[in-house]
Amino acid sequence: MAIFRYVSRSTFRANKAFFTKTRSISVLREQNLGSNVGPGQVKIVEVGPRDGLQNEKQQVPTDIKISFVNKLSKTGLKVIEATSFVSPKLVPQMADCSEIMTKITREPGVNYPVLTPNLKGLEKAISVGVKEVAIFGAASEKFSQANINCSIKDSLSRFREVVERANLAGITVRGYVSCVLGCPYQGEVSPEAVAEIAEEMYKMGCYEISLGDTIGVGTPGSLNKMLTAVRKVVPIERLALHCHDTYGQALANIYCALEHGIRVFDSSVAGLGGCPFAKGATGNVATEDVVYMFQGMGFHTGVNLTDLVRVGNYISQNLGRPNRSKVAVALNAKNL
Ligand SMILES: CC(C)(COP(=O)([O-])OP(=O)([O-])OC[C@H]1O[C@@H](n2cnc3c(N)ncnc32)[C@H](O)[C@@H]1OP(=O)([O-])[O-])[C@@H](O)C(=O)NCCC(=O)NCCSC(=O)C[C@@](C)(O)CC(=O)[O-]
Repeated sequence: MAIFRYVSRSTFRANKAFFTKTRSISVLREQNLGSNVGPGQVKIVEVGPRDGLQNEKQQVPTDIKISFVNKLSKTGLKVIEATSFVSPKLVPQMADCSEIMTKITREPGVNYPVLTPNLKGLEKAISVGVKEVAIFGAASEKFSQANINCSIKDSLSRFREVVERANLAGITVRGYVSCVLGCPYQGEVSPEAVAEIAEEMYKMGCYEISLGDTIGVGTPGSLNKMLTAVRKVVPIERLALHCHDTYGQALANIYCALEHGIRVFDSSVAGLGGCPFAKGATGNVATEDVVYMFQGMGFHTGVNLTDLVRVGNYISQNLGRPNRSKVAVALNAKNL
């Protein structure tokens, strides 16, 4: 009972209503959610080589990054966000983006998207044969300024140019919305603000909108409100969730999103990550933990968990730190 002292009555009521609505896991799993992902399946977008490494203070050698992507490619993951074509002055870790895209071994059936904030980034990405790019905006004005040096309105004009040019080149575009559950500069972000930019990005031609809890502050309570607003304007099968695990809420949030019908989730092997423009934000939810949960629920991920843990160990050793995935720690203790 002691725990209830720390939970406000309204939060408790919202959570109770939410969990009373919860369908059984088997019904959840068999839902057919349109063209993106088949029934019983989830799509994992591995963002370790990009989101995971972009905040590393020490420059990670390019050959280690290439080997990291190549090893991930052998685990069964079908989407690996490989790097970003952003300003090397602002994010020096991603300065080797062209070399990475030229030298990785692209496995058939694996997609290697990259971030491109503007036409300059897109043209560079096209020149090295990229097939999918992502534009990244924010639901918070202050974060937009800090991250991409322009207002939300101006970012949307830039993104439109990127989408049009990408379409001409036969390149698909994913859209990120950051700060969907809170902003490091302005605090609260309204669900309506998230819905507005998500709708704009969807309408301009992004095939999928990834909703980013950039600083990992969300809970199933706040996520539920935000998704209820966003799904009114973007079809649920076109939404993805991108969780950072700063407050340890990521798996609970992913479960909540599954309940809403989302089947695409971004994560980072070994829980790598953080954003250079979001102080205090820790890593993405660990891919190993996500895969373990999905497998336990009977979802098909296509990923070999043992191989994945080995890749997480590989990159963690190269970064000189322990693997941050709880599942990896548990499996490593059994001498995997
Ligand atoms: C967006 C810009 C480029 C605007 O930057 P800007 O300063 O407004 O751009 P500019 O057009 O005025 O150009 C200034 C200089 O940057 C160069 N430049 C301009 N564009 C490029 C480019 N594409 N690639 C390489 N160089 C570029 C350009 O050539 C020029 O060089 P100079 O003449 O000074 O030598 C800049 O602010 C930037 O790169 N920001 C970095 C953003 C970033 O990487 N953030 C982290 C990723 S987002 C994230 O982590 C959140 C996410 C996606 O994971 C989801 C979540 O967790 O919520």
